[in-house]
Amino acid sequence: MSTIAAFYGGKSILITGATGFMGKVLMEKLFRTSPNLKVIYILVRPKADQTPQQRVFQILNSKLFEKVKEVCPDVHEKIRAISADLNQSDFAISKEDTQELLSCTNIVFHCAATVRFDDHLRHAVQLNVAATQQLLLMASQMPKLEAFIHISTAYSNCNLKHIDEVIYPCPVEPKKIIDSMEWLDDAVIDEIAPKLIGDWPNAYTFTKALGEMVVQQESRNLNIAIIRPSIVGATWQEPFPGWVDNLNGPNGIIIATGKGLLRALRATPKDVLDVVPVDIVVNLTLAVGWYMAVRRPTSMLIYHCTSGNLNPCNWGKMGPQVLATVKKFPFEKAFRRPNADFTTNTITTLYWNTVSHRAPAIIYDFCLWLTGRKPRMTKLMNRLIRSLSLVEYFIKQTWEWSTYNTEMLMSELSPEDRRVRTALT
Ligand SMILES: CCCCCCCCCCCCCCCCCCCCCCCCCCCC(=O)SCCNC(=O)CCNC(=O)[C@H](O)C(C)(C)COP(=O)(O)OP(=O)(O)OC[C@H]1O[C@@H](n2cnc3c(N)ncnc32)[C@H](O)[C@@H]1OP(=O)(O)O
Ligand SMILES: NC(=O)C1=CN([C@@H]2O[C@H](COP(=O)(O)OP(=O)(O)OC[C@H]3O[C@@H](n4cnc5c(N)ncnc54)[C@H](OP(=O)(O)O)[C@@H]3O)[C@@H](O)[C@H]2O)C=CC1
Repeated sequence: MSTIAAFYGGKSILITGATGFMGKVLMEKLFRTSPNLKVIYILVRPKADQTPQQRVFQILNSKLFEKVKEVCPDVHEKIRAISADLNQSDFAISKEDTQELLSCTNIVFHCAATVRFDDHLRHAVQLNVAATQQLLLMASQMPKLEAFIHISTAYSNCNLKHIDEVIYPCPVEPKKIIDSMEWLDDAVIDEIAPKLIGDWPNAYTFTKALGEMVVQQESRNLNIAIIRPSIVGATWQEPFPGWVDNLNGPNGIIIATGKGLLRALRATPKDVLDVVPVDIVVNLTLAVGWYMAVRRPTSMLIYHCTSGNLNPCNWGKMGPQVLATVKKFPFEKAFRRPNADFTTNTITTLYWNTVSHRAPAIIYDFCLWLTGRKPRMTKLMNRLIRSLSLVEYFIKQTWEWSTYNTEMLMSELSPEDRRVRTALT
């Protein structure tokens, strides 16, 4: 058995963001490989008229958890959905649940965040900074806590070209930002946000950087590690290839290509695109939790989960591969047959956006209208073009991330664990 999997046996684990893309894969891996774990606490908010319990039931009965039901038949008894809202200062957790979390938790995985690039700064600060601060305060009151693992992003310092596995100071003190968000109204925040965000591209990356500073400032005597994944894509191997449940990151672009919506993408074929499969990120996350709890490093460690310097893939390789795949395995109800190419400057991008994206959508909607059906393609195409404009910053440039700590950790693993967890090399 894997040393890492054995470590999580008997453990009480708290996961925030467990209903999200990464959180679900983390939870699935834990139940499938460490079925003798004691309990996984997950902080879940009510959503879309579903109670937390109903949401958990839906997740456990999804395809992602099919293998878990075979190896951990009592999974329903081992998962504790705690009603919580990280937008509230006390997370809106009951006193009883808080007491149980504080007295029982051995490992914390903090995945919850708002990952929208166009989120209001107030909301992004509340979730990505203040909630992290609140969770660290809770963790400092957990007598059995062995490790606290914070999930950040490799793009928290995307205003730099070369990024090491260290915390970089932000130009703004996180506590001052948190305090000011509590009394400034939205109009004033909108006015000052560009100045506060500075040379970060959006509120998401800026508040993830602030969140890392909060982790450093509020670490107290906690045993903490930060993991910085780059662009996280669908599963590579576990529990099965190709699982994804959202349109974020690469997923929306690949699906839009397959549906024949996307015909032109501004990218330079020789540029490296740093994408990592979500199961690789989760494997590293579990390895870090084990390492921090067992080896107890003397200081907080940062781990880059990036592929660019270990197993680089550029657009010139990724693009044709994606295109060939969506042609070989066509999507249902596609708008057009998949076909796409790169554009390399603003003029050709504008041209192809007009000729290959906007115009066909308008014509299609006109036909829908003529036949008495509701036009919808123009709205969808505008959403896609807006999504592309928001991710353009991350596509049109490249970064270098050092991976010394990650490679050092891999060298500490048993042969069995290394086989599973080092697909990046
Ligand atoms: C021989 C030559 C061959 C050449 C071949 C060339 C081929 C080129 C094409 C091939 C493509 C290859 C692709 C390979 C991989 C691509 C990689 C792309 C990289 C992307 C960069 C991401 C950078 C991420 C860096 C940071 C990483 C992180 O740390 S967090 C990452 C996660 N965060 C995000 O990704 C956030 C981005 N998303 C958002 O911020 C929001 O979603 C949005 C603001 C972009 C959109 O918000 P909006 O309110 O409009 O939409 P939303 O609320 O999300 O959804 C509402 C409805 O809209 C639909 N929707 C959303 N997105 C899309 C979309 N992209 N396409 C279509 N439809 C979309 C969504 O389904 C909702 O619909 P309804 O529910 O029905 O309303
Ligand atoms: N996806 C990616 O490409 C990358 C992601 N990351 C990081 O990984 C982590 C997970 O990202 P990902 O899984 O993609 O994000 P998702 O958006 O899929 O999941 C976010 C999670 O946070 C929860 N959450 C959001 N707001 C609240 C709230 N107010 N109260 C309680 N829970 C809340 C969501 O719950 P709910 O289901 O109720 O909305 C969800 O479980 C984030 O920290 C992100 O920064 C880092 C690099 C790349």
